[in-house]
Amino acid sequence: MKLTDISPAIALTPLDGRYHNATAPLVEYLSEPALNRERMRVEVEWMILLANGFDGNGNKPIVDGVHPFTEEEKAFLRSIPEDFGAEGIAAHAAHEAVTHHDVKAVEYYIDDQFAKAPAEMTNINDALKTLVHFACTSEDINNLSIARCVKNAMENVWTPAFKEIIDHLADKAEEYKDKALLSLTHGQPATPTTLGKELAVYVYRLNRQLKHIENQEYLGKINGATGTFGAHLAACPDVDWIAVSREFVTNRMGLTWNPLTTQIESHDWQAELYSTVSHANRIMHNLCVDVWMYISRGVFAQVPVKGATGSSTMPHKVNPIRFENAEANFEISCSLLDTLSATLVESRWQRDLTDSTTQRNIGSALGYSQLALYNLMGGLRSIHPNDHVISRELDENWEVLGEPIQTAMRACELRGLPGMDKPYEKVKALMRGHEINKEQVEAFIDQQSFDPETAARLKALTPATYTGVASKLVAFDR
Ligand SMILES: O=C(O)C[C@H](Nc1ncnc2c1ncn2[C@@H]1O[C@H](COP(=O)(O)O)[C@@H](O)[C@H]1O)C(=O)O
Repeated sequence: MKLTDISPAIALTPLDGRYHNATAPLVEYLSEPALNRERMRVEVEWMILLANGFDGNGNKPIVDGVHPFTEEEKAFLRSIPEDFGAEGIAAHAAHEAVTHHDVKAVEYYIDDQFAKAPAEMTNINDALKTLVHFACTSEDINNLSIARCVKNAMENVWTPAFKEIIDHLADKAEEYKDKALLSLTHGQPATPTTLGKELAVYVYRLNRQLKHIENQEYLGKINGATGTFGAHLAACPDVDWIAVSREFVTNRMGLTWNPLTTQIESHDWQAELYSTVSHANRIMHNLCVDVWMYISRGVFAQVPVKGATGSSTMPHKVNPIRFENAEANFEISCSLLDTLSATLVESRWQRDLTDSTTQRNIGSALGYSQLALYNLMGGLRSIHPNDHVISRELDENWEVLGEPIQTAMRACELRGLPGMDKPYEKVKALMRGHEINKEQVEAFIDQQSFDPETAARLKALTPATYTGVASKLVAFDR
């Protein structure tokens, strides 16, 4: 049997196949039918503005000869996109097969729907077809639709999943703020920290990106074939088209009005957004790798999933597969987002169509990130600190106290205490490259001429208590 004969169709890519459950919420906003539905919403709202006007023009028809729509007629027009389903997708595809132009096919699809209007809706008739797509170039419809689709996808799907990760990490940072942890710099034992503070570093970093994302502008334009309102003025010379355009983009579409464009909206907002998401992806990629290594070290233990298999041959194993999956999908997402950011900001003269083709992949770019967020969240929920390993690591590395001892010696020397010269060198001679225990550290302190208070303070230190103000710093993560 040929796989292509199977119905429903077999997906080529994992986003719509194997991983569909995790990415499905984005289908509502970033799939091709979602884009076509949004195009219909934009076309319909444009017609309503042209027929009914707005406060700025006294709510009169903007285009002469068009009658204002009644509330029922507006509702009928607005139902066209809302009723766009499997049948509609096929009908649109049939038009596109003839036109080879996806936006023109949307226009014809809307035209078709007028035949379904009840007889009393006298404004909705064959003559009204002239108002569909009036004075628009396809990009007027496309840029507004894409901006709204991406904005909705970000606000309703991606950002909530991102926030869930941040909130979870913030909760854990608070919970583990006092849990001392051996640091490793260059992979070597170093000044201890706390597990909570290390998670809080990620919370802080991710919150900064969240702020950028929440303040992101989504720009839109509706100004004709080369951004001059040429056709608009030729048809309706007395209309203040700049005001109409601003009203439509700002108040009807909920976007930031871009007054100055070629045929295309310049896509700079998209470059900014995708760069930020890519940056956030990379921070979370770093988190995945760190947590993976903590698991490998035993600092985090994984909760075995009932019925699951770690390795097909080594029965004892629980593998950190969700972090590995997230790591890989963040990488793919970054590569697509980076390509979008880099290429969308260029277009030949007043337009070329490369952006159209490239923007077909926004769903994939955010989809891989969404999938990574899903697996990262699942992975984070399945781990907990392993206190036994954490304590053992600290106990086995008393040499990390070399730093506070030599620094306290410097302070004593500065205060004029005798015998405190060459503190770094003295501590180094005892500790560098050697395994040191508690007794040796105490003996070293006793051999120095510390004042009693300093000696007592240093002797009270252990690797587990030498964490500075790490736990207090967690409060700064928001
Ligand atoms: O309003 C216009 O159409 C003006 C026209 N520019 C165009 N603007 C927007 N879309 C256009 C344009 N040209 C083609 N198409 C249609 O875009 C679709 C591109 O297909 P794909 O590469 O799959 O993204 C595919 O459906 C194309 O037919 C111009 O001549 O300046």
